[in-house]
Order: sequence, then C-alpha cells, then structure tokens
Amino acid sequence: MEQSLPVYILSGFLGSGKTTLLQRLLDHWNHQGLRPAVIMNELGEVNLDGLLVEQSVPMAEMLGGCICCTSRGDLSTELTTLVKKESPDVVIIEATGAANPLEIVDAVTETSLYQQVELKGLITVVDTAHLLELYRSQQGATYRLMQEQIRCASVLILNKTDRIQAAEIAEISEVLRKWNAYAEILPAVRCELEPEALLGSVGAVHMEDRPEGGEHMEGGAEGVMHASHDHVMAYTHYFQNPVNSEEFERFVKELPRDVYRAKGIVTFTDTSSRFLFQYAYREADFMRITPQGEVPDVAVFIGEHFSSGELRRELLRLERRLLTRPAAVKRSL
Ligand SMILES: Nc1nc2c(ncn2[C@@H]2O[C@H](COP(=O)(O)OP(=O)(O)OP(=O)(O)O)[C@@H](O)[C@H]2O)c(=O)[nH]1
Repeated sequence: MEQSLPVYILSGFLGSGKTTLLQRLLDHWNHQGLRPAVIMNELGEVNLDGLLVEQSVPMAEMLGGCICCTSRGDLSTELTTLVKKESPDVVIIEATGAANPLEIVDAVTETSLYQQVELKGLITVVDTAHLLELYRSQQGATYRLMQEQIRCASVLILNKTDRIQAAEIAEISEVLRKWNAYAEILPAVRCELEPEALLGSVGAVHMEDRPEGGEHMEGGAEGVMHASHDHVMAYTHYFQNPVNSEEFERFVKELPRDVYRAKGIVTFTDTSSRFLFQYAYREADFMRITPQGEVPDVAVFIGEHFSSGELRRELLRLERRLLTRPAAVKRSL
C-alpha cells in the first residue's frame, strides 16, 4: 500500500516563534533530500512570513483571516490541491497565532478520509515570558487561548527561555504539565532544537482532551472555538512614502500594550536597503531584506481593542502624509 503523506500542524500564540521553527524544519527536510510544502495562514492581508521561506518551497497561502474561523472545507481543499499539484513528501501547516488548532486538526483528519494524508502531530510553540506574565495575572482571553493551544499539543516547545530566569523554566514547565499530561516539553531559544529529536518527540494528538466546561466553553463548542479569539484584531497599513528610521523605531517601541504583534516591510529615508521589522511581546527586531518580486511597503498590527485610527494617523504623520494642523492665523487689522 502507498505510504501516507505526513502532515504537521504548527500552533502557538502570535509571535511565539512558529516561523522561526518552520524555517528550521524546512532546512532539515531539504537537507534530507525531501520535498516539503507549506500551508501558511495569516491574519493580515499580506504574507510577510512567506518572505522568510525559500522560494523553492511550494506554499499555499490563506490570508486575511484565521483558518479556524473559515470553513473547515477551505483548508481541506487547499491541502488536497497542494498535494495533487506539488506531490510533496511532507506538509506543514502554520496556523495564525490566534487560531484554535483543534479546528485545523479536524480539517486535516477530514482530508485523510479521501486523501492519503496522516496527521503526524501538533507542535505548539510557547512564548515562555509572555505565558508566565499571563499565568501570574490569570486572566484574559489571550491567556485562555494560549491554554487551549497548549492543551491539544502533541509536543510543546518552551521557546524564548532567554527572556526568563532559569528557575522560572521549572515553574512554567510544571504549569504546562498540569494542562497537558502527554506532550513532551522542550525548552529552547529561537527554537534551536535538533530536528530529528523534535520530530521524534511528536506524539499523537489527543482529541479526547478537548477542553470542556469552564468559563470559555459556554454556548457550545462551535461558539467557543471562535469566541476564543474574537478579541483579536488586525490593522494593515500600506506605506506610500519612506519614513525616517529613528522615528519609526521610536513608534514601534512606543506601540500601545494592546498591540502584541506587528511585522512589516519598510523603506527608510536614511538607509539604503529595505527592512523587515518584527515586534512581539514588547521586543523589536529589524532585519535588512531584499524581497524577490514586487512587495509593497506594508505593516500589520495585531492585538486587542487598540485604536487602528490612532496608529494610522501616527504612521501617516511619519510618512509626512498627514499635515499638522496649521497654527491659528493671527490677523492684525
Ligand atoms: N528573544 C527571543 N526572540 C525570539 C525567539 N524565537 C523567536 N524570536 C523572535 O520573535 C519574533 C517572532 O518570531 P516568529 O518566528 O516570527 O513568530 P511567529 O509565531 O511565527 O509569529 P506569528 O506568525 O506572527 O504568529 C521574531 O522577531 C523572532 O526573531 C527566542 O527564543 N528568543
């Protein structure tokens, strides 16, 4: 009998390190002479993460929303089309950081009813510093969403351990163990793990562990899946002009706390190359980039209840597209 095509789901809250891990796994499979393919889902209208993946890797993009909210059939169709068109050896699905992965698990298992695909596992990447802060305050929709992503993982990567104290790794590992008794917990910085060891640790997805009852489950499972990230919003800004690098860096540094993830491509007035910027849980990173093909200058901001109008105004001001109100004209009669 023909072998089934292995499929992995990559889950984890916004900015936790999913794309960082995706790059490592793709490199690993390429080195092994395998042909990996990717399905990438983004909340924003543009796929900035896709720019970080080698162009030779076949990729299906699902943009402008979360797969777990669109019809389950959409993902099944994308997966089926990708498999038929590209004949990959392995497929990896990167969910948006706001997704409840169980809906994606359902879509993949549904596809396996008529395609020879096999869900190998669900890898959840955790931003340890972010989770620790939310665990200590014990509240918020983001905290509950992180819990759901952790509960259904078949392996857990405790990423960004460089941002916490060594003793806190043990503290947070204990919490994860309570939420998920099955998954192996792998501490890491920048998801630097031996790919073979990581893939070897991927266990089965425990569907019976769907959370039940509790404050975030009222209204039935369907309502909850979606209610779990109803609070998340995205604003996409297309630049028409370059901006000053220092002013832009300051703007990123001073983003409101309710914006927890931002990324984009910008051209600066005072540098020769374009930059890809990343902002996740109050940490910013700028990287020189020369995108292939036509890529606009664009930035995506993701968070909760923030004022997109204010961000837009500030960005227009940096672009010098917003004229400051003229001072009142004094007339001397
Ligand atoms: N300090 C620190 N930064 C990290 C680590 N891993 C990743 N990052 C940075 O965190 C930012 C987000 O990483 P990504 O891999 O893009 O995160 P993601 O989960 O794919 O983000 P979304 O797709 O927006 O949900 C980037 O600037 C990374 O360089 C880590 O272990 N420590």
